Amino acid sequence: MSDRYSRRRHDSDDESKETRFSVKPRNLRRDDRNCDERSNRDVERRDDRNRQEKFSRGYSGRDQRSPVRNDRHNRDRNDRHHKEEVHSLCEVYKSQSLIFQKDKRRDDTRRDRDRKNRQEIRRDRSRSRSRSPAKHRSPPSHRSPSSHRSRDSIQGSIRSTESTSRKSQTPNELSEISRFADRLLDSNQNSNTILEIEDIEKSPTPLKDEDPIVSFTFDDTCGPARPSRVASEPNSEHDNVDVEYRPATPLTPADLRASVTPLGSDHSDDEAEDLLDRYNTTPDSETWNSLPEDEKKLHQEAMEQRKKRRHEEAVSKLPVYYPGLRGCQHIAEYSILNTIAEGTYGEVFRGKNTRTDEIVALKRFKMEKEHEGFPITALREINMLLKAGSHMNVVKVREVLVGNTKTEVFMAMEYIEHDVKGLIDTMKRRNQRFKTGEQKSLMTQLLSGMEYLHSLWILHRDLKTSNLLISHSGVLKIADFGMAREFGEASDVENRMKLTQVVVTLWYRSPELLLEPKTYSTPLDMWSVGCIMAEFITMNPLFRGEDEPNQVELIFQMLGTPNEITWPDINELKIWQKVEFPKHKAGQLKRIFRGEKLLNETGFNLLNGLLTLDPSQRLTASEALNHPWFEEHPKPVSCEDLPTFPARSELNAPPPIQKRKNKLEALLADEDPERAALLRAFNVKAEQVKPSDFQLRF
Ligand SMILES: Nc1ncnc2c1ncn2[C@@H]1O[C@H](COP(=O)(O)OP(=O)(O)OP(=O)(O)O)[C@@H](O)[C@H]1O
Repeated sequence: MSDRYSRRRHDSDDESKETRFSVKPRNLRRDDRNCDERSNRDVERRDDRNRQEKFSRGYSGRDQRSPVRNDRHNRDRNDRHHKEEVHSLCEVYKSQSLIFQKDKRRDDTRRDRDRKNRQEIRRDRSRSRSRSPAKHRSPPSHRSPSSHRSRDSIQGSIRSTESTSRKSQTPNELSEISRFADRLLDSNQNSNTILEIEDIEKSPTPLKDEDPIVSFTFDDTCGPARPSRVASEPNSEHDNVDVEYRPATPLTPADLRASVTPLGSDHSDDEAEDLLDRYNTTPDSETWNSLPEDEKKLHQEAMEQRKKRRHEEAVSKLPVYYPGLRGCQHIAEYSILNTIAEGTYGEVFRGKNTRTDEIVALKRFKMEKEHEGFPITALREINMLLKAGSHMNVVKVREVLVGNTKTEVFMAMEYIEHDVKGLIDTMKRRNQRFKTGEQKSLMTQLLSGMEYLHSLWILHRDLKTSNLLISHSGVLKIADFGMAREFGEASDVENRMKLTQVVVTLWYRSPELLLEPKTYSTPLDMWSVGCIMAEFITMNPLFRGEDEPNQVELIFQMLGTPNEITWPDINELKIWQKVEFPKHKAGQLKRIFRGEKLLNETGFNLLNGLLTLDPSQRLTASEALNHPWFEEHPKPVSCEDLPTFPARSELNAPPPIQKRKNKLEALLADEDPERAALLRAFNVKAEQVKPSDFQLRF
């Protein structure tokens, strides 16, 4: 991707250089200049004359005009200016066209066009021999307003000038002129293109070169931003951004007012229009020298603004940048500080970015058993986190890293000091519990993360306290998206049926999942949220089943065995059809939470709503988030007021990779050197060495 991108930039730069520099005398070699000098002189004189005329008309004409503005007059005048600019630029361009002889990049299309142009020019030449050149170049003021977009008239004008003053030119040069005219007359181009060239060509003061945009980092402002204009006009011509299309951006009256105001004057709309006319054109050096300092300053500001806007526009047209496509860095960019945990799908380490010193969590995906390429769980996890990581309550992924072998793939995430399970364990050891305000704070954070995920059509499918992280500053983050999946529309039954049944850690698994449904959706996550809420309150998991039947049994004991009245769709569940479950009465949950005064009535109502057996009646994340319990006293505490403890994950031992490597040496350090050498020679593993003595296990 980066290669392709840089290649595109390169091409684009070349093109823009061609457009910009093709009119620059300094780009010509000395020889070229000498040979071209004489033939250019006439054209330059004419060009100067044109410019002088243009500027004197621009200023004196405006002064004499009636203060009542006439729109048509303005339009005509703008058209005339535009035509004059096109005309004068064509002439300047023509005088310098030899530069294109050096251009070696001629593709087939260009060659074709050249051939056609040559034929056309030959025809024109034969026609023009019988005519006077002056007749062909009618004064700009005599042309109709629409003619400035007429390819024929301008090409004709170029060709006729060509035929008289540049008889020695080759067909190649002429075709370049035609091409330039094409470019000027391109529907994507407008008079602003000329302004752009003028800014660069004629600027009497040096304008700083624009930095070429070659690459981006994750945090670049120009990175992910897609231009709002493009977003709002999906079918606009800007969707297919042409590398040659780099329009200059004209200033608006508002811009000009903004640029003028610092000099201490307020301007009406009309005055701003006048200023717009005046400052949208860069004066030539003669006019420049005669300008007062204030005027010069305004011109410079106007030029800078045009340049800035062109740059912004060019940047905004760049493709959207996704860091995941940039290519992965090597894990050596991070030093591994210690192990945090080892889970089902990978080990998690605490690491430090060696360049930025940022502390991150590095999850190493387990790949050993993968014979079919990169594990789908890892792909899903990266994908989901890239999608949802912008929410405050979802862990952010930083980047994906590779190690030395194909099986070493890491994901760098923001490092969060605790997981909720660890925090609960620590509090239990200290005989502490979450206060009601703290429970509410944790629940609001969990629910707003879940509401966000479900709004993105993401099912987490493995919510549990060890997958909820909590920072020192009390921000809860949902982590471990290894089981997460996007789900389709409710009507997309076909797709929903493909969802795997064995998801969610047993203790947090919903009754519909345990009874093998045909389809499932967001309520399965909300059941887990209910289990987690109960755990925040009791500091213990609610249903600790040993296996699936036992888990179902525990749930029914607590909430009562469902029937067709309490759960109308229950007959559709495979296990329910096959198994006759013992009938338990509902009420156990209430007895525990209300009887022991762990929750008030409103709080219990929320818990009961989340732990509803029938998934279709279970509370959604949004409904739970709007539950009155959160409005009651005590209100949820702020994140900073949640309890903090030293992070266990920072105190752990060094990572097993380093430990394993040094373990043998540590054991051999106390050994007789001869024996140690023998053990090393046999390449024994640390586990095979007995500390006091040693023996090889065969
Ligand atoms: N961003 C992080 N910052 C700090 N610790 C983290 C981070 N991500 C994960 N951990 C720790 O690593 C543990 C395991 O991570 P994770 O759950 O992502 O791995 P897993 O292999 O999918 O585990 P599981 O067996 O729970 O599914 C978490 O319980 C948590 O303690």
